[in-house]
Amino acid sequence: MSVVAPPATGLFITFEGIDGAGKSTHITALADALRHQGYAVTVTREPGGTPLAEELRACLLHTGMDALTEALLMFAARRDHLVRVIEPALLAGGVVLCDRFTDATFAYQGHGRGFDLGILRTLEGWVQTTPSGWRQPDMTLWFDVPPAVAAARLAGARAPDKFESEPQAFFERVAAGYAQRAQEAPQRIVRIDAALDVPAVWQQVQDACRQRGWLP
Ligand SMILES: Nc1ncnc2c1ncn2[C@@H]1O[C@H](COP(=O)(O)OP(=O)(O)OP(=O)(O)O)[C@@H](O)[C@H]1O
Ligand SMILES: Cc1cn([C@H]2C[C@H](O)[C@@H](COP(=O)(O)O)O2)c(=O)[nH]c1=O
Repeated sequence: MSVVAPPATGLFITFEGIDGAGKSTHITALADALRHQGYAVTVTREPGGTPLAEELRACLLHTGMDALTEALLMFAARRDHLVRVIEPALLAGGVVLCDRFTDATFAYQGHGRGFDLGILRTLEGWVQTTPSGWRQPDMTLWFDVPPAVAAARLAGARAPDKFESEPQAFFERVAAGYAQRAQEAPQRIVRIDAALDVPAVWQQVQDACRQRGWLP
């Protein structure tokens, strides 16, 4: 299949899944493959991606706080990231690969913490409205993996942060939250069977891009 140029408004691809699902591994691989095709690729992450959002990330990952505070800080970091990094890159016609976005807030704060989904929807509407309109990812790759498998991958790899220290039941709820988001947006969210080995997962990532004409 021939490769189509990204739309003039760029291409926004997000990576989602519980901690240890394999997102970072495949963002790097996809960035390399897309650059090889001549795309201008920005790789970024949430929470984070700007100096302010990285400061908020440090608080979010290491300081205890109530669920509303956590949700507001996630969206504050996202707004700064969206207007300073994501929108400019997309408006310049580039590809943005982002490790997590708003689906993570629904999964972690909404389903993991049990925070009000209606309030999250309101915040999503505010934060993702920019001068050029409503911004949503063009495609979201959801790395679906059983929490026990993800935990085994992360075991001993690094000191766990606040979220990674949560019990398996928390990640079961987060995983169910991702499944619900995928059901609500089947055109946008592509399920990747992330329990398979790295080559098999990479194959699924490439297939999703090929089906959209973004990779040959
Ligand atoms: N399909 C896979 N099979 C086995 N191990 C994997 C697979 N994908 C990634 N890993 C390994 O699992 C660990 C976690 O992977 P990675 O950092 O890509 O996950 P992540 O989803 O980005 O995690 P986090 O959200 O916690 O940053 C790494 O050691 C990585 O090498
Ligand atoms: C965007 C976002 C993230 N989180 C959580 C999920 C992860 O545990 C950490 C980020 O760490 P990573 O190693 O970069 O994956 O933050 C969240 O709870 N809500 C969010 O919106």
